Amino acid sequence: MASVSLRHINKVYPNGFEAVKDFNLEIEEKEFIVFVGPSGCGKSTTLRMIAGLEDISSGELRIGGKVVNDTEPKDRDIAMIFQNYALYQRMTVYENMAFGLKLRKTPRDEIDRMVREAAKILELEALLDRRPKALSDGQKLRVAMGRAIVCGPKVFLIGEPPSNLDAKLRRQMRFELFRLHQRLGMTVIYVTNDPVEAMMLGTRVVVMNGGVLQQADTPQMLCDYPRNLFVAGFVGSPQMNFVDAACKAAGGKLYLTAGSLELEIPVEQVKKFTDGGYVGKTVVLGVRGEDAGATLKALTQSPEAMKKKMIHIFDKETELAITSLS
Ligand SMILES: Nc1ncnc2c1ncn2[C@@H]1O[C@H](COP(=O)(O)OP(=O)(O)OP(=O)(O)O)[C@@H](O)[C@H]1O
Repeated sequence: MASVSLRHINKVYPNGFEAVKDFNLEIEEKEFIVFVGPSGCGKSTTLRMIAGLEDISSGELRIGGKVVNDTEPKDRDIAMIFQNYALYQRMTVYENMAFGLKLRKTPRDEIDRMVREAAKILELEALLDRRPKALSDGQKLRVAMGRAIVCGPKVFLIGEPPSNLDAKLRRQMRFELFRLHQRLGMTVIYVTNDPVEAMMLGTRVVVMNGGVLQQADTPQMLCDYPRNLFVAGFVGSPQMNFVDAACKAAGGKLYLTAGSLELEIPVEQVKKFTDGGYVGKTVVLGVRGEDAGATLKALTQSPEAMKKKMIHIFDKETELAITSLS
């Protein structure tokens, strides 16, 4: 397995549309990376550039330390598992798994050994004679993984599961992927527009919006220290709600006021606000909860709340977090 490095990657489509802008990310071996963001944010374009299905306009892509910008997809040592898993319907599970090895002219007994070994790992031994239409979606995913594993890829690129999957099947697939990653420890890059799925699966989650990487962090860090308003509003449960607040100084202390609410800024946080020039200005408060007003009221009665990152404060103009550690 291998690391993947994306440095200053840009994608401009022939019509001039900038789909990915100055994307920088270092992916370590064995990470489960999830690209997440709303439709059109550029996550599939990024995945397709890593796969070699889309040209990179500028920047440098490395897989396992080697620059692969101009390397053919088949020579990148990646496995692509996209939407419908592209299993050959007329072939059995065994034949599907053996296909890539046959193309490589691997000796027959070697193929047999490798397919059976992968089938054992993936618990597909009892299904080797079946055809894809007689498999559940979770089993199809495992066959697609098996077909990839036997070819020894460095990185797995996984597109979203078919959107027609019902919620229960989606949960099953998620579990299947999670389990496979736990057992096999491969490097995975997975794409979804579902933030809940992203937070459940990713060892690190890469939040994108408008072609720009907003934040790449562990799910915990994304919740505790969202870098900006977009990330704060996009990930985490319950959802974050926002209210404007005025930052005022009185009696040597700093306060944030929103309507009838008044929140004293803890002493150790004051410098961030004075140095940042926020005194006398409006900032944005973010709290997780159904009703921002009610949640804030409850939290302001506990001065420890801000220290526990339960209230997030953002610059209204730049939308960047003021209380974030980064
Ligand atoms: N061939 C193309 N030419 C021009 N623009 C394109 C092309 N392919 C994609 N785009 C645009 O680039 C942007 C990013 O597309 P991309 O498919 O990467 O988004 P996405 O985040 O994966 O969205 P979704 O979740 O809907 O698949 C979109 O605005 C899309 O319309």
